[in-house]
Amino acid sequence: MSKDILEEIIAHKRIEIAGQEKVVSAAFLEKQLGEPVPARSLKQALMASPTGIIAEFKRRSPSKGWIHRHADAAQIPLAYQQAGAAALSILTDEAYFGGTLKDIRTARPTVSLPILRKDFIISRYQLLQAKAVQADAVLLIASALTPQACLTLAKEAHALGLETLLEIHTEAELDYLNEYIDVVGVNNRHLGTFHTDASHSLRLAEALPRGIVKISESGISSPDTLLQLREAGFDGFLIGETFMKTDEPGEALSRFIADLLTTDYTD
Ligand SMILES: O=C(O)c1ccccc1NCC(=O)[C@H](O)[C@H](O)COP(=O)(O)O
Repeated sequence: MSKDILEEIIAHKRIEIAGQEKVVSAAFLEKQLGEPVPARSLKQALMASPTGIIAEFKRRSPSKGWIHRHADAAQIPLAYQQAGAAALSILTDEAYFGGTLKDIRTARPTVSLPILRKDFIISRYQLLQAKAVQADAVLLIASALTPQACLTLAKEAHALGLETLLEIHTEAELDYLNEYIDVVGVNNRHLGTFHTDASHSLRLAEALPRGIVKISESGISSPDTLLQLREAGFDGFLIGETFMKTDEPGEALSRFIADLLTTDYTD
C-alpha cells in the first residue's frame, strides 16, 4: 500500500462515516448500547492460548484483490474457533476489503472467542458501531492517527468496554503507546510497497517494551515463521490471507496448527 492509498482510504472513510451518521446518529447508537458490557479480552485470550493465532476473516485486500469473494461469516469464524484460533479478526471495511459490520453481527452468536473489529478507526462513532455489533476490540493504526487522536480513541474505547490493538510499523511509532493500549502489533506489511516481510517484526522485537502483549501482523505463512516470532517474544500472530485464500480456511488453520505442533515438538 502506498502512503497515498492509506490517505485515500482514510479520506474515503471520513466520507463514509459522515454518510452513516446521517442515517444512524451517534446518539441513537449510544442509546442502543445501554450499560457497557465487558468485552471478551483479546489480551487474555492471547496469553492463555497455545497457538496465539488471531485468524482473520478477509474477503479482499488492496494488495491482492479478491481472496475469498463469497466468504461466509456464519461459517468461517466458527471453523476458525473449532480449529484452535486464539481470537478472531474481522475486516469491516467494505470499499477496500469487501467486509461489513454485519459480518461481526453474523459471526458473534456462533463463536465465544474475542472478535477484533479490523478497520481504519478514526472516530468515536466507529467505536460505537463496533460495540453495537458486539466486537471486543478495535484496531488503532498509528500511521492513520496523531498520538493525541490515538490516546483519545483508546480512552474512549476503554470507556465503552472495548480493548485496543495499536498497530505500528516503525520504532518511532512506539511513541503512540499509552495507558489505554492493550496489545501492540507490528505490521510486517510495508506501507510504501505492499511488500510483507515477517522478519520486520524480528528486527523490531528488541525495541518493544517488556510487559505488554505483542503480536506480529501480516505475511505469516508458515509455522516455522510463527515459531521464530514466538522465540523473539511475540505472543500473538495475525494471519489472514494464508487461510482465506483456500476453499476451507478453517481446515487450512487446522493443518497449520497440526504442523506447528509437530515442528514445535521436533525442534
Ligand atoms: O492486506 C492488505 O493488502 C492491506 C493493505 C493495506 C492496509 C491493510 C491491509 N491489510 C490489513 C491487515 O492488517 C491484514 O489483513 C492482516 O494483517 C493480515 O495480513 P495477511 O496475513 O498478510 O493477510
